[in-house]
Amino acid sequence: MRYLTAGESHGPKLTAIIEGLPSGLSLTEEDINFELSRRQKGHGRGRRMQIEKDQARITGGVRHARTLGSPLALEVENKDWKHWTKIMGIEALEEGEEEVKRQVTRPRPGHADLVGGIKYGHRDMRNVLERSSARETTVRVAAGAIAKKLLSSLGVEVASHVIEIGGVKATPSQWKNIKELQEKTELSSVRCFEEQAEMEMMEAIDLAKKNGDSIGGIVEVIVEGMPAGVGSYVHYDRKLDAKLAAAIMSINAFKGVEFGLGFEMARMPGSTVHDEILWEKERGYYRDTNRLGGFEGGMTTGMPIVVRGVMKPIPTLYKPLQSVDIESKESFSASIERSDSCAVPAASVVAEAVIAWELAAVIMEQFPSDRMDALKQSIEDLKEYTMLF
Ligand SMILES: Cc1cc2nc3c(=O)[nH]c(=O)nc-3n(C[C@H](O)[C@H](O)[C@H](O)COP(=O)(O)O)c2cc1C
Ligand SMILES: C=C(O[C@@H]1CC(C(=O)O)=C[C@@H](OP(=O)(O)O)[C@H]1O)C(=O)O
Repeated sequence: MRYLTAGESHGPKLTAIIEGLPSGLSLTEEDINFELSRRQKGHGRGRRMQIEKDQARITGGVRHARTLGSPLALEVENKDWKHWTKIMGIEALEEGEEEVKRQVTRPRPGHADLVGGIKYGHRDMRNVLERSSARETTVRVAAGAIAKKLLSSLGVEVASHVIEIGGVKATPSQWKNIKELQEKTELSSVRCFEEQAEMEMMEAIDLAKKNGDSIGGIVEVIVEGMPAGVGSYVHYDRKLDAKLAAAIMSINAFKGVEFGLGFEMARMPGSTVHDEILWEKERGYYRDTNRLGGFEGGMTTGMPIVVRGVMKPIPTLYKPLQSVDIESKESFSASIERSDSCAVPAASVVAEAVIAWELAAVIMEQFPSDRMDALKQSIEDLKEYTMLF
């Protein structure tokens, strides 16, 4: 499976084309819209999220709420487009209309502006920021919603929560099961499981905003129900943990990834890191611990996948850092675009989506199936084989 996306942040719409889905997967626009609305929530977002009401329109690949096996096309409108029609239009400007472009010539440190401008020769760095903007994560979440639907029909569930914002940490592993985690985080303004930490995180966001600053944090994605043996140890580019790490790193502003105990492992002896192997007739192989976060040798172990990603603070600052105007080469404060002060809660929904996509894609690669019923059978067979091994 693969997908491509197109569209600028303030252009008319975002588009995704998804290829390689099996036929017979039950899917509606509501399934996608549910995930899109989750991505829009979260304390710390800027005014843009009050303008947008992200809704997917499926324009190919689905009939009567079932996938056809043909490419799936979908679009999400930018409601903000109506304020940007002239600035972002594709038609040539008439003479003397240059100022309409809202040119960006003072690149923001930490954003793609300067390097993107150099790379594509854009002296108006609006041409860069329009596409480097995390607005694009809308359609990545739409693709992820479809992947989640596929996984769910195979008994695989994906959830996420925010475990740190601006130095405020939540207590790890408070939740008992993935359903409880899903339900409680949906009610939280920062997608955090713990109420005390949630309040402190909101205060930290408000303070950063008041100071014209921004803050980042850590999100954790949990996946339950993946059968053992998905991925491979035989070649570097088939290691599934590596693919998941790349997926997390592909989210705007993400700077690091860890699995299970993660970086903490550097400080621990092997005897307290590896997960002992146990066996019971009714359960097959299992572990009492999951310190490695569900992976051995680039393959799923059958234990929950636990992956975390760190998001840096948002680069646009209302109290901007020093930059250079690329026309005059004089020192100036960086441009200020309307901005979020913290988008970690939204990013945790994006993290779920990109992880779901990679898992669905590797399942389709390892168990090629044109039909959903055949795919379900392959996964059942794998589970049965693993029990008997
Ligand atoms: C959900 C989400 C919302 C974001 N909102 C903003 C924003 O409002 N302002 C901003 O400057 N950066 C925002 N970012 C981060 C930038 O998109 C990102 O820093 C930029 O594309 C440069 O990429 P890099 O940080 O990965 O190097 C957001 C990121 C995510 C995931
Ligand atoms: C539009 C979204 O996020 C945007 C991501 C973003 C950036 O630079 O990444 C900058 C802001 O754009 P704007 O200036 O239009 O408000 C965010 O609002 C979204 O998440 O849907």
